[in-house]
Amino acid sequence: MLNMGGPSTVAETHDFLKNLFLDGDLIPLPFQRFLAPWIAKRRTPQIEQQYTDIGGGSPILRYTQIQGEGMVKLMDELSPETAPHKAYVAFRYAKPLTEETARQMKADGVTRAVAFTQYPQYSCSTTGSSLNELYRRGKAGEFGKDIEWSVIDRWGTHPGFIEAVAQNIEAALAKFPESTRSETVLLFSAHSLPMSVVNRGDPYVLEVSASVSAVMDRLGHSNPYRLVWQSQVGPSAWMGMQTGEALKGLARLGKKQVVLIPIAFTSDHIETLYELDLEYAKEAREHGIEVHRAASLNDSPVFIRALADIATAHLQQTRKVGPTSIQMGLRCPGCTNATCGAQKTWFARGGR
Ligand SMILES: C=CC1=C(C)c2cc3[nH]c(cc4nc(cc5[nH]c(cc1n2)c(C)c5CCC(=O)O)C(CCC(=O)O)=C4C)c(C)c3C=C
Ligand code: FES
Ligand SMILES: [Fe+2]
Repeated sequence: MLNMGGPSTVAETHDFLKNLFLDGDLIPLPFQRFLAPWIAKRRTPQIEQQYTDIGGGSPILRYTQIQGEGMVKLMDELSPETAPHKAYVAFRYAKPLTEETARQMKADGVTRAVAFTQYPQYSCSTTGSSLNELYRRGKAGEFGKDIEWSVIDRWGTHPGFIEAVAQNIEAALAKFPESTRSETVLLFSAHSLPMSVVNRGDPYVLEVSASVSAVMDRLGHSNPYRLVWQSQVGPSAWMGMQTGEALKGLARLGKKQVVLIPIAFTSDHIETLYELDLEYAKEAREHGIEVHRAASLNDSPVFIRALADIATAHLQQTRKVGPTSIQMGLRCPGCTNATCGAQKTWFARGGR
């Protein structure tokens, strides 16, 4: 189960940020090895405060473990012929890091593994970065010599995922009076991307949009909606409109009720708990809007069932169509990162 991870305790914030700023697939910096620790150190106090404000750390490891354990238990029933199944977590920037998971899987003698991204929609800055890291360590033999790999690279329109999101939206909508419920604006919010990434042909914006469309179809287009983008960092141009600005704009247009929906991340993190709940919701209230946030998927049983369905279907499909999806084979038209190409070739051969 691949994801970025987060500091489980406030004290781990610095290492998390350092790993993040060292990732040239996410943030290419000149003199990265020197600049990354410096930026991380400078940014640590502010981000530490945010993790303190949301209860002393990121819950992502705890939720990923719950999701993984629930998933493999269901898979043992759904697919006894491939049992027993075991879930491992490999985070890109926090513990357990890919290298640690590799050691564990090697010690366990794993011979067949699925790299299952926990980002529903594909971006080279998220799933792509995790796959590049896995490729580097896999090629170096850190997982052991005889391991066969396949990849679940995206699942942003899977009906089980869509159902889980839709149910959480319905629960949030139910907090508004029935008489005005249909006037509530559904504001889908995803982590933004720098325009430099969008403009090299990254598929993320399209895939997040596809998730939103699928959710709205499932809801029978019961409400007006928009997709907006949050958490941009630094001075460069990022994908917009920004979530905070959108809330102010909706207030200006006289909207009174909004449901905020995190659509690109499956568990709570500072974006939902801090930005959406503490910053935006408070600001919106000051502008006369009542905001409720759709819960993150976290330990949703509907979502855990979806993960099991996705993984089970994948195990059956790989026998027919091979280790990777057709879509995964195509690099961004503007990609100049040689690792992306080598990584895709390596996984297409089952990690050999
Ligand atoms: C799936 C969503 C995400 C995409 C796409 C994404 C791209 C992206 N992010 C940065 C820079 C930073 N991101 C940071 C934190 C962070 N990012 C995501 C998700 C996506 N990022 C999450 C969920 C989090 C927070 C983790 C948490 O526990 O809440 C940070 C660190 C925080 C900060 O310093 O503000 C940075 C930096 C870039 C450059 C990028 C695309 C290229
Ligand atoms: S950046 Fe998208 S494939 Fe390399
Ligand atoms: Fe980010």
